[in-house]
Amino acid sequence: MTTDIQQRLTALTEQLHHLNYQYYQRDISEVSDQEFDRLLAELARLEDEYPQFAQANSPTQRVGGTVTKQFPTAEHRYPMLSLGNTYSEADLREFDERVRKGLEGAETAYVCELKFDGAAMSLTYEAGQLTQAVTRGDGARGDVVTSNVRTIRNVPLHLRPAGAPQPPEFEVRGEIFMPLPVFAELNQEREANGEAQLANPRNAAAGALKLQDSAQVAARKLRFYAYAFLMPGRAQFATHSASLEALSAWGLPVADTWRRCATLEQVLDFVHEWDQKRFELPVATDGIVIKVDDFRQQELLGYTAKSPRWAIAYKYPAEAGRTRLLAVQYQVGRTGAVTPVALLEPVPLAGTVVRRASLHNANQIAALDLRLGDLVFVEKGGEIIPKVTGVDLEARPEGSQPIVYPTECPACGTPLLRPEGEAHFRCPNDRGCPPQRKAKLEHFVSRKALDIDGLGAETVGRFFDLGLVTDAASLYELPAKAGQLAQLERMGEKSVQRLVAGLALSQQIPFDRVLFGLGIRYVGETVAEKLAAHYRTVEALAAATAPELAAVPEVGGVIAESAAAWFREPENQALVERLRAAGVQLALTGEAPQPQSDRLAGLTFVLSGVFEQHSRDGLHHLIEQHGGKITGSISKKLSFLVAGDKMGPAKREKATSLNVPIISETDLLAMLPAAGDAADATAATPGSAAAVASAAYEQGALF
Ligand SMILES: NC(=O)c1ccc[n+]([C@@H]2O[C@H](COP(=O)([O-])OP(=O)(O)OC[C@H]3O[C@@H](n4cnc5c(N)ncnc54)[C@H](O)[C@@H]3O)[C@@H](O)[C@H]2O)c1
Ligand SMILES: [Zn+2]
Repeated sequence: MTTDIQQRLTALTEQLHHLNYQYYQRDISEVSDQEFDRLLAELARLEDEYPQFAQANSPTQRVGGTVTKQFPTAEHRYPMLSLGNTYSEADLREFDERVRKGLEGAETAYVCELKFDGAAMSLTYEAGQLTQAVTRGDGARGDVVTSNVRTIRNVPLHLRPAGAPQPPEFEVRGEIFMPLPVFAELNQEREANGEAQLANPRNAAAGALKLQDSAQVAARKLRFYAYAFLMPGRAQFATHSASLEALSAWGLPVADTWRRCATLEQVLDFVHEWDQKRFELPVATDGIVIKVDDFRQQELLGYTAKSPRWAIAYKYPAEAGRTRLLAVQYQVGRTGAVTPVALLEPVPLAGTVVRRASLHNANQIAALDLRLGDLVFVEKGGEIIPKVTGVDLEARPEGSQPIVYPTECPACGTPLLRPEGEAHFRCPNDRGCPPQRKAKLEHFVSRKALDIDGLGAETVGRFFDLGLVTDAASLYELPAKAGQLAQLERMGEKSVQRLVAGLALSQQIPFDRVLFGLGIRYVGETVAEKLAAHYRTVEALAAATAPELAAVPEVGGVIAESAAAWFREPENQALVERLRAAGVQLALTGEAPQPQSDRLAGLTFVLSGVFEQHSRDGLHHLIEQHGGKITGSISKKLSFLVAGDKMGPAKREKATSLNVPIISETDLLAMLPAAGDAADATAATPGSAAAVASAAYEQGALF
């Protein structure tokens, strides 16, 4: 008996630790939030009943997140906790009773706020200026992500001196989130690039905050809503609601959906009111947060190890429905990934009629033991794409057969491959498989690539089906077929003229967008920009080896391998030549950016670890701007290893054993001409900078 319980406790603890790791570290939800909360509640109940088995660092006692290794960390002045949560109104009534009891019957009021689903953020303002942004982390320490947060457009960098007086230093807490339309667009882009889809906007926001390059964070278009004010000592406001009003007046974005409720009945009204209305907002929400309004009462009620006793989150259960699985469709994407999609008998769910649902991949189908004709459960939670979560086994038709995942491409018959570590099967016939060819063409003409006026995805798809075009270069043969095109239904003379003009205009589209348009796996918009800027011509790019490509900022090993392999294929080389003949831009025009100085000429650098004053890419750029070179590996010939925070010990050892000087970011910056004295910069000899640094190194001043 006891061992059974002990085993269950251990199993639950392990499972929850694992789910927390996936969720906070890797931004993956393996189970629904509701399922997670059910498991956590079960563990709490067992620990309550058998306190002798409870562990000090049980998931019930700790905030789920941790700090990451990519950023410096900072301690929270006031711990950043989680919220108790519930899915039932009965629990809300209990919460209200506990509060009243705790306050010995004193009058109390609540503030109800929508629970935006993103990542919690703590902002510090000093003398009206944003000075620090820290993630929740493990509740006690978080990651310092100030430069990333500065890119969020509605986070004020300076406050307005309006409304209540501003304390010299205070903290604002709120949620960073990705607006739904931005999320949808990002996923479309990822699909086009052959990258895995992000499950929901929460994952997307949390993932974006962990990026090292702030410019990339800015491109994710995150937003912020403030929901709490904290200051040292006693707050200058008597109530939470008064502080929210002050935050608004100072220019901080407070969602205007909050409401003060004098009674629990009013709280429940608010909960009901937003049950459906929340789907009209351009932000993912997963519930309502209910807080005691009076700050002094909050203080009296206090905290548990994990959450305040004066607040609770009511979470809306994910909307689920039951419907019949009619068929499974296998879609082949641009990069050959095969995705199964469930075709369903239409069912209304969370404000829309659902006809299709994601089945993710073959594992999922097997795990669910899905069969055609099954009644299946479909859920639509924070995610936009509904998903099949289970099968109603009792209602299973007799004699049903399991779904057999195809072993051959449904479009071209090529045996499917499943690269190790990947969830998706893939059709390797990338040049012959019709849906892949067609999707590549659609990608080439798309808005962010060649943006060919008069040639949308649908038209180009139709041309492909009719055999009028076969690949990107063949598009430029269309003008010669103008007569034939004009005969097509819904085309006509005018549309053909527009198309011909559109093709001519596309010859002006810069090289980076052409490169993106080629649809090389993993070469998205940003990577294409970086590669084009670095190599300037397609010849130089095609001649680069994978390790060389990998040394370009933001181009990792996987991307580099993929790009190098692409340019090695004779067919792709031929395509490039045909595009050149068609007059498409295969080199950047205009002057290459001039180096700012040659201070670092002749010197080579390896950058390692996390840096404080610049991002790694920023430093890379700076070094090149001053004539230095970046390499990937430490060798005897290397001039300097620039060590940031958290550099691995192996690198340090290797550099030391090869007598390569190790310098810090500050030392590196000291080697550069100070801003403004560019004139004298070119006069300085590169040797002098090196001498300064190595002298410092010898004095032991650097490490
Ligand atoms: N599916 C999984 O595998 C998995 C794993 C771990 C956690 N989870 C989910 O995450 C939850 C735990 O996460 P959590 O600790 O971040 O708690 P939480 O998300 O339930 O609540 C706390 C958070 O709510 C946010 N919030 C939004 N609006 C707010 C407002 N107006 N006022 C205050 N806070 C507001 C803040 O970011 C705060 O940190 C679990 O209950 C579970 O649902 C799921
Ligand atoms: Zn195929």
